[in-house]
Amino acid sequence: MSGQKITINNRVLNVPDNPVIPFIEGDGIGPDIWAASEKVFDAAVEKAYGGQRKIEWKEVLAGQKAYDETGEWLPQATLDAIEEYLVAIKGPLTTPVGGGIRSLNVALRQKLDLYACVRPVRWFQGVPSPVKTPGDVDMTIFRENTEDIYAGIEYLSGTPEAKKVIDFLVNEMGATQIRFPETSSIGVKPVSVEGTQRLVRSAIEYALDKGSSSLTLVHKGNIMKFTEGKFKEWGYDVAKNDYNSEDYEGGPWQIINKDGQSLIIKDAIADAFLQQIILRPKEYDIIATLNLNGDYISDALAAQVGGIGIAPGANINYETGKSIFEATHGTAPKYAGQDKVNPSSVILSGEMMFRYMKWDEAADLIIKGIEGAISAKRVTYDFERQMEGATLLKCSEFGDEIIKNMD
Ligand SMILES: NC(=O)C1=CN([C@@H]2O[C@H](COP(=O)(O)OP(=O)(O)OC[C@H]3O[C@@H](n4cnc5c(N)ncnc54)[C@H](OP(=O)(O)O)[C@@H]3O)[C@@H](O)[C@H]2O)C=CC1
Ligand SMILES: O=C(O)CCC(=O)C(=O)O
Ligand SMILES: [Mg+2]
Repeated sequence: MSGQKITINNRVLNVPDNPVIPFIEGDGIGPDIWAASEKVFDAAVEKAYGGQRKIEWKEVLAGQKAYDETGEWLPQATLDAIEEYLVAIKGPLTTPVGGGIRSLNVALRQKLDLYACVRPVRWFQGVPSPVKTPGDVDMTIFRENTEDIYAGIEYLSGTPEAKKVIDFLVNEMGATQIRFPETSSIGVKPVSVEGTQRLVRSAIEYALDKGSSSLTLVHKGNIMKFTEGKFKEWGYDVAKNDYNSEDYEGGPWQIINKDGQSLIIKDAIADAFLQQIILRPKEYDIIATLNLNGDYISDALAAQVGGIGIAPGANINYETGKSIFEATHGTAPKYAGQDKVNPSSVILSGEMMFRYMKWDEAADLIIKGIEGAISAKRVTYDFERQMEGATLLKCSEFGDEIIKNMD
């Protein structure tokens, strides 16, 4: 392989002109989307740098394809490759519900300690939306990616493990609130100071870099006081201790003043927040939240700007540089192999990847291509079914349309 490794020094990536980038094709709609996306990425790099730069794609396995070829769902070689090459991109991976293997997507984030799930949500002119002013939605979600109920510490009802945990809670901790102790399954929700603060710090850095006006800590701290409630408190502590913030409007809201810029740090309770983002989206900019809230908020916000067919994301550890870029959506199994779905989420995840690599010229071409394809109303089924006078394109054709519109 002729490509070179991306490295990191003091939080700054060092990107060669021919970086090796591992990719996971994904399950379900993954192969269709990946084929379209890879073509778009290569075209954007070629157009932007005229052959001076080129990505050396390296396939790594996870999910069904890995299991079929190696007998393992998440081979160690895949984790090793991402450790080695730092920046990777993936399609979605299937997780069975109620039993079977635990999420490989979550496992990748936890094993590589990719603590920030960064999901920008913006509207592209012309994309059909169920709300009146989708252009008012311009937010970036920072979802904590390694803790919370997603840590996967769960014990199944009726097992000796569940009984042991319940006995401990009842007999040693004096818990009286387990309504049906004989038949309860039990889940554990770890939320730490370190986990919260590194996530909130990365969200503040991003907000300051982008010139954002506010960062909202979203939590359900009125009910889960020591997990969600502390997330809010520890989040405010980052603003106070690391950025010398001051009380805003009497507190607890804070204001960070840095280099002539002001960033308000506020908070919202999750249920009310979910209505506010529909009623008054202009009031929200950067969102920092725990894992489960972030999962729900991601898809809900995406719906306002056209759905999860156009919802990109990244899983990042800003200290080690390790990162996996991936769509917000899943494997949509009913569409697998039909060359039908919208590849924009993975394509825009690649756009985020290029910005992370400081290949902004290639990223800009992707945006130009997507804007052109949408304004020509030549789109995949998800947009076409809601757009008057649109031409229905396949997944692969939409990718080609994006490339055409880069010129
Ligand atoms: N990071 C990951 O890898 C993720 C994996 N998953 C996994 O994916 C599997 C399926 O999950 P499910 O709940 O069905 O959610 P999905 O996100 O896979 O699909 C739900 C619906 O969203 C729409 N959709 C999804 N992707 C696209 C796309 N590219 N273009 C257009 N529309 C799209 C479709 O809507 P419509 O029916 O209206 O056309 C689809 O039926 C599960 O095993 C889940 O665990 C889920 C989320 C993330
Ligand atoms: O891992 C999964 O299967 C689902 C994860 C998910 O929904 C997400 O990360 O948004
Ligand atoms: Mg999700």
